[in-house]
Amino acid sequence: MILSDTRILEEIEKGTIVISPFDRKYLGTNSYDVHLGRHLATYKDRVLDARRHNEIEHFEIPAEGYILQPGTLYLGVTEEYTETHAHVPFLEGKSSTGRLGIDIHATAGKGDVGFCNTWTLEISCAQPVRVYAGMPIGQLIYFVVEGEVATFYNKKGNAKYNNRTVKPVESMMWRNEF
Ligand SMILES: Nc1ccn([C@H]2C[C@H](O)[C@@H](COP(=O)(O)OP(=O)(O)OP(=O)(O)O)O2)c(=O)n1
Repeated sequence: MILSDTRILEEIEKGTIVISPFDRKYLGTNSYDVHLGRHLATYKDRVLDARRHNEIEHFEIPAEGYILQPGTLYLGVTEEYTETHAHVPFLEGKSSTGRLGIDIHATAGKGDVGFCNTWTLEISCAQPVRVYAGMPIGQLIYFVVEGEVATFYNKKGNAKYNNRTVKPVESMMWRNEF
């Protein structure tokens, strides 16, 4: 089950969903539109290594926008800081961004109950496209969770992506043991 607009508002009232900044006009029928933050990042090395800590370089999107190029993975970030304490948040693209050939996540759209942070976007594009800070980039939807949650993401000792940040965060795969 996905929360409707009125249910999302009720959860915000209760504090079990936090979206900051929040503007009622970005609430859809059963989703909330999130926006591209001004910080982008790219990996320093062209060849990434899943066992290593691959470092990134941050930069800001200028007022005139920034042209994304195919063949490069950009890490972006939502303007919105979110907390979801009782539901499973999912980050989805928007049809309008998809129609510009922009993907905002690479296989990872699911969030966890207890996730408290901005969302890192794994951005790629089909052809060069100019993007702007503050543009609508995706939408959050909220699923009802079935059963008790034993370990909330923000209580999990090894949660990799719960340290509050306004900049995108690189892959922490290196912290997995494999
Ligand atoms: N595009 C995305 C997808 C998810 N997240 C956030 C919300 C999730 O609650 C958190 C962790 O996502 P995963 O569980 O998919 O990531 P990992 O399993 O790699 O990390 P961990 O070991 O911390 O669970 O990252 C994000 O910022 N951007």
